[in-house]
Amino acid sequence: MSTETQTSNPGTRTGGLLISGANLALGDGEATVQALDNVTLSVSPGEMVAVVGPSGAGKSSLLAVAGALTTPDSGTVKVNGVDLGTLSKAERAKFRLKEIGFVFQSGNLIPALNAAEQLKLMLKLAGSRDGFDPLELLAAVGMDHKAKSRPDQLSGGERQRVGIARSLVNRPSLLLVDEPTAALDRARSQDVVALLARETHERGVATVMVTHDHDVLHHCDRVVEMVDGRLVG
Ligand SMILES: Nc1ncnc2c1ncn2[C@@H]1O[C@H](COP(=O)(O)OP(=O)(O)OP(=O)(O)O)[C@@H](O)[C@H]1O
Repeated sequence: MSTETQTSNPGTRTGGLLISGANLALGDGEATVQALDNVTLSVSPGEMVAVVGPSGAGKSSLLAVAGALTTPDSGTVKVNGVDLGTLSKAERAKFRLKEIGFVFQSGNLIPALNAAEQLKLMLKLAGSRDGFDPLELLAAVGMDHKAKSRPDQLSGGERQRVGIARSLVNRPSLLLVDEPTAALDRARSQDVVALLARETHERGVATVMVTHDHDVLHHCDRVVEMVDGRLVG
């Protein structure tokens, strides 16, 4: 199942996500924890990889490093061929808005905005001229009939669908997903992760999903496990 494809233009650009030898220590003095210990992970465009592992294993740290939210102490992180370590803080923020989509536990939608406005705001923030049409994308996730509904008028599964549409609206090359089913029942969990897998494959996004939910792993192309900051298998 494992695919370590790293092409598009060999030698120059590598699509998707490529983390090489990343180390990250957190905390001070004796309380220092090696949150990432020599982590190497490659995720191709159109591939969905699940990251599982016990609490404290480093899964959130992996997402933070992949998402240009945290800079590793050593090692490199490339997204769509760009080495994040070469970007200034401002460039990283811009890159994040344009190239990386985030999906959180319960959608993390803005309470005052309706579904269509959530997507429009994201397009505006990223300054994207080539993003998807918000209504078309809401239709793709089965939410066009609720385009005018605010988050408090949506179910948990519906909020998550809007969150997924919002994460994709800028045509990101990397999608980082943190426990998307934590607030959902079993049936809705299956729907949401199946939707993520479909969008990953159809839109050629590289997706990393952290989850504790073993019932949804069959939707993923590959599963990797983290233990004590290391990727094992
Ligand atoms: N700000 C911090 N300062 C010190 N240690 C931290 C900090 N953030 C996380 N850690 C430690 O780093 C390690 C990795 O944490 P991380 O949140 O990445 O794990 P996780 O696998 O996502 O856990 P969970 O499944 O509980 O969310 C843990 O031992 C954690 O206690």
